[in-house]
Amino acid sequence: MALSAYKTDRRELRIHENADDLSCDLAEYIAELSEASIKDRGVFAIAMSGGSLITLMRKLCEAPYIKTVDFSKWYIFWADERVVAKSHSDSNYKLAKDSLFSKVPILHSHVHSINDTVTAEQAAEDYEFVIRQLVRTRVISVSEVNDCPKFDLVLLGMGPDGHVASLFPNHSVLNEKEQWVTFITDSPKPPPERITFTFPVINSASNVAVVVTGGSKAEAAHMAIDDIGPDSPELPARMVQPSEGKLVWFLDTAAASKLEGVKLSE
Ligand SMILES: O=C1O[C@H](COP(=O)(O)O)[C@@H](O)[C@H](O)[C@H]1O
Repeated sequence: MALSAYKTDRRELRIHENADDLSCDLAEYIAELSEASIKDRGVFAIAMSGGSLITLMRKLCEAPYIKTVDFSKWYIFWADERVVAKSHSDSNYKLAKDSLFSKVPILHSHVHSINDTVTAEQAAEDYEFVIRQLVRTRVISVSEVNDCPKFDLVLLGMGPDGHVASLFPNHSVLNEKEQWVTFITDSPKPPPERITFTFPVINSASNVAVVVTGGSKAEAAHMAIDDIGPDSPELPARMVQPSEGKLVWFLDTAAASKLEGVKLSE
C-alpha cells in the first residue's frame, strides 16, 4: 500500500516511505500484470533495465510470488544493456540473472539477452531482429498505432540526470523515430557503449513503470513529473509518455521530496 497515491487516467504516482515498502508494492504490481497478460495472451513479455531497479524487484523471489507467479510464461528483454561480456559486473543481464532469474523458474530460452561478441551497432541491430521475430510470432504484441512492439511491461529506472534506459539528456538518439533499438558509444555514465530501446518502443508498451529511489534523484523527478511549463528542457524521463498504455511512477519519499502538491507527512 502506497503512503500516497495520485492517479489520473493515464498516470499514477505511488510514493512509499521506504525501499522495502516500495519493493512489496512493485512485486504486487508486476505479479498482477503478469497474471492479466498470461490470462489474456498466454505469455508475459517484460523488458527491464539495470541498476537499482533490480534490487527493488527482489520481493518477486519471495513468498507468495515465487509460488503464485507463472514465471514459465515470462519472456525477458532489456530496455537497455551495456555492451560488455555477459559475465562482466557492468552487465545488466548479469545483475538480473544473479539477483533474480537464478532464483525463479524462468526458462533459459525465454531470456533474450544481447549478443555480447559484436560491436554496439551490430548488437542493437541483432536485438531488433530478435524482437521482430518475436513480434511476428506474437510473443510480443504489436501496436496498432505504429506497428511497434507492444511489451506487456517496460520497467525503467532513472538516473540523477533524468536518463532512462540508455537515453541520456541532449543525446541525438532521443529523437530516433525509425529504429526500435539503437546504440550509443558515448554514454556519459560508464561504460560508454550501450544499446537501448528508443522512445517509440517504450511509449508503445501496454504498461511502463519508472522506479526511482533516493534524494539525489528528487530534482530530476520534479522536472520529469511536475507541470513545469512549455519551456521545459527535453528530459528523457519526461519523454516517457505511453501513447495508449499506462504509466506508473514508483518513488520513495526522498525521490518524491521535490514534487509539487504532494503531501508526504501523513
Ligand atoms: O546506467 C544505467 O542507469 C539507469 C539508472 O540506474 P540506477 O542504479 O541509478 O537506478 C538504469 O535504469 C539503466 O538500466 C542503466 O543501464
